[in-house]
Amino acid sequence: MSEQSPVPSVHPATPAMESLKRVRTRHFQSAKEAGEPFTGLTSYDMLTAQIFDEAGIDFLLVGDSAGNNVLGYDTTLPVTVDDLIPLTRAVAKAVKRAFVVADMPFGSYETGPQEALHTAVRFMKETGAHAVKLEGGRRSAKQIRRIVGAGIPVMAHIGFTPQSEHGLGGHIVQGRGESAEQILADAHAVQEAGAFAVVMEMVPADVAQRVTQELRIPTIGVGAGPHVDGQLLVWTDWAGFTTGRIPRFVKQYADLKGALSEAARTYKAEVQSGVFPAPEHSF
Ligand SMILES: Nc1nc(=O)c2c([nH]1)NC[C@@H]1CN(c3ccc(C(=O)N[C@@H](CCC(=O)O)C(=O)O)cc3)CN21
Ligand SMILES: CC(C)C(=O)C(=O)O
Ligand SMILES: [Mg+2]
Repeated sequence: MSEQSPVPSVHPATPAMESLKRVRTRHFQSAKEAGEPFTGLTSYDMLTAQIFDEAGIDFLLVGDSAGNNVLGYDTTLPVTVDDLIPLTRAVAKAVKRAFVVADMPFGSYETGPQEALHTAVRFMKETGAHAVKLEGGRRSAKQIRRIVGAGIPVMAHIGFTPQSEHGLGGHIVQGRGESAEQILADAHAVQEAGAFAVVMEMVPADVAQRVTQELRIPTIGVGAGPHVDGQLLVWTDWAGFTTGRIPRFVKQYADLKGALSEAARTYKAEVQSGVFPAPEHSF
């Protein structure tokens, strides 16, 4: 080989995080205070984690949305800690700079603080993640307090919480009208319990704005409009894999489903026609 292939450059994260080798919880706080929106994506494997890390995505969530996107389930409900540990380990191992959050699955924290801490410790011990996330506002405050008390950073998740989709009656926007006060109460509860950040999913933009103004900790929106401190999307939605009902809050930044489908069809056609493998692919 006469020329080396170019090494992809490591892009800086958002300016408040830029000079730092690794994103830490305090950097989310600095980004909020500096008014510099930060960015997160889900990731479930080493390949995407490396790409998103090098592109400067600030944090990667190894979501229980792996249930729908990797494991072949219809919901997140069947996902277990044992399902998520190897995926989280792969993501944590792959990043050089991004902050990695392990999502605690349904059934791994609801019975109380002791179960919650046990699960959080497993993720921290066995994966190399930097923080855990769990769903629920006021109802999860005791769990958050116990995990934070053990020195583990917690990202909270309020508004639409997919693990409760049957209880919530479907994928429905939370906090419309008078129920906005419920979102505010949940947001304050997780902040007081010690969460370092809070995800708000499918919440009206004006409610998310009010939460962002009232809280000291950074807010992260998934379908919560522009007036939050950071944004998060499920990577497979973002990359164009989702077919059928595409949530309104998703923007497809690529058509990887189309690209892979086309590549698979071309490969098959070339094998059938004898174009592949050519002499340069043969010994
Ligand atoms: N962040 C996130 N959470 C999810 O639960 C989720 C995803 N992403 N992406 C993939 C699937 C698909 N999901 C969804 C979620 C919402 C709608 C949806 O169409 N919602 C209505 C809101 C209805 C209302 O007005 O309350 C919409 O118009 O977006 C569709 C699929 C759930 N899943
Ligand atoms: C959508 C985000 C917030 C999530 O919890 C997941 O991907 O599992
Ligand atoms: Mg989740």
